[in-house]
Amino acid sequence: MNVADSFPLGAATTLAELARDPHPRLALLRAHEPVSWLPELDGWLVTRRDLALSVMRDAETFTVDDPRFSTAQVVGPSMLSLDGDQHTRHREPFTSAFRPRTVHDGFASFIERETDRLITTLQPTGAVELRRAFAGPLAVAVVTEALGLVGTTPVTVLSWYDSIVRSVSAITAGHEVEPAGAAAYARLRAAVEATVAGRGGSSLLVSAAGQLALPEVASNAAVLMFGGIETTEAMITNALLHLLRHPDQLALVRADVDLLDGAIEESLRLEPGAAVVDRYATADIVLGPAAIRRGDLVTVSLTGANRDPAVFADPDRFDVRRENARLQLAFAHGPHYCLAAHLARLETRIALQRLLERLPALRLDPDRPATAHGLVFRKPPTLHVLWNSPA
Ligand code: HEM
Repeated sequence: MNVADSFPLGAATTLAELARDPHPRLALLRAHEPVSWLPELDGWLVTRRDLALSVMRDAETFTVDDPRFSTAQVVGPSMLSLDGDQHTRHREPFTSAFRPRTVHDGFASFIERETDRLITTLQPTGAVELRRAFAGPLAVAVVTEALGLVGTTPVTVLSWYDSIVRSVSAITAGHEVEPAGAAAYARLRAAVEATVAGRGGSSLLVSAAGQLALPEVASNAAVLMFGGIETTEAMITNALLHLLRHPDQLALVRADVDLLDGAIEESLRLEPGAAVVDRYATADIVLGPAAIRRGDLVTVSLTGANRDPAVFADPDRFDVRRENARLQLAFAHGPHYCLAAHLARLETRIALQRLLERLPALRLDPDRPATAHGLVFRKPPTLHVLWNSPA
């Protein structure tokens, strides 16, 4: 019997459907085929939270270290594409900079300043598309600050990022590395080398260079850039969309700003900015209903796991007071748990708090509705909002 015959729901699942509105399909899969073979994915999809945890915890059996991994084809091996001792060696030089206290002391005032600067520019207009005018620029500015590359600006970093992303996407679609992607990565590498040679600017990259070879510092710098732009833009945009769509929940947050943290966790739970993580099986193994073969792609649906009713009661509800919302898996789990989760949370918290404080009666533009979209990175393509401007 063909593997697809054993997983009829998986066989009927399309990637277009998962990009558009994945939740009903993921609920079906989780209930009946919690590890399912998706012919369109050419891999397994894991949707139950306990099974998702088993995969992400066991890096020996489910590794990221595989030649098919597209990011590594463009930027070389990094913490994101290695496992075991090599992963530890690449990640360790960066961990202390992203601890909660260090992040708070090092970034809070920068994020506040940058957020205020962006809002001050927007404020008089009374209407804006917030993803491109606010969330994106803030995410780029914070990553640029975190990398501390000498002689670069957020605009330069964004142009490198765009070229590298296009190249990674081309590889995912089966094409070669694009020359523009390779050139952008070469410029990033040169900036890393100049920063390290000058021993100025970034203590992060300079201290990493004490433990890693220069090309390795550059690969990890690229991964920090990758990790920090698209996902954070999604995190801020999705959280705002959730709050503005639920006026009752927004009123709770306005009455008690401490509930903002709950709102952010709930938004991460319902619509994680990175919807899936990929692993490759290193051995034949049985996982739930699936007989996985060595070499198979195993995709963990963080979105599916995050609405598992076994853990989250009434899982589709946005509830800023949900007590266990922090059990969400938007930042993954295990050895590849997001290095900068504290920074992303701090950034989103400051961004939302300031927007709510400074833009009176902030609301969605009823004529331009926003809906999250995307297979891997999920967010609304645009988030048009209105507020009462002073004039
Ligand atoms: C300042 C912002 C951010 C930076 C600099 C950053 C950086 C990173 C880095 C370097 C890794 C690789 C860790 C490793 O492999 O050991 C990582 C992993 C990850 N990050 Fe982040 N990240 C940021 C924000 C976010 C946000 C907002 C999300 C989702 C909402 C996110 C989701 C993830 C996930 C799911 C992984 C795990 C990937 C995997 O297991 O394959 N990150 N991040």
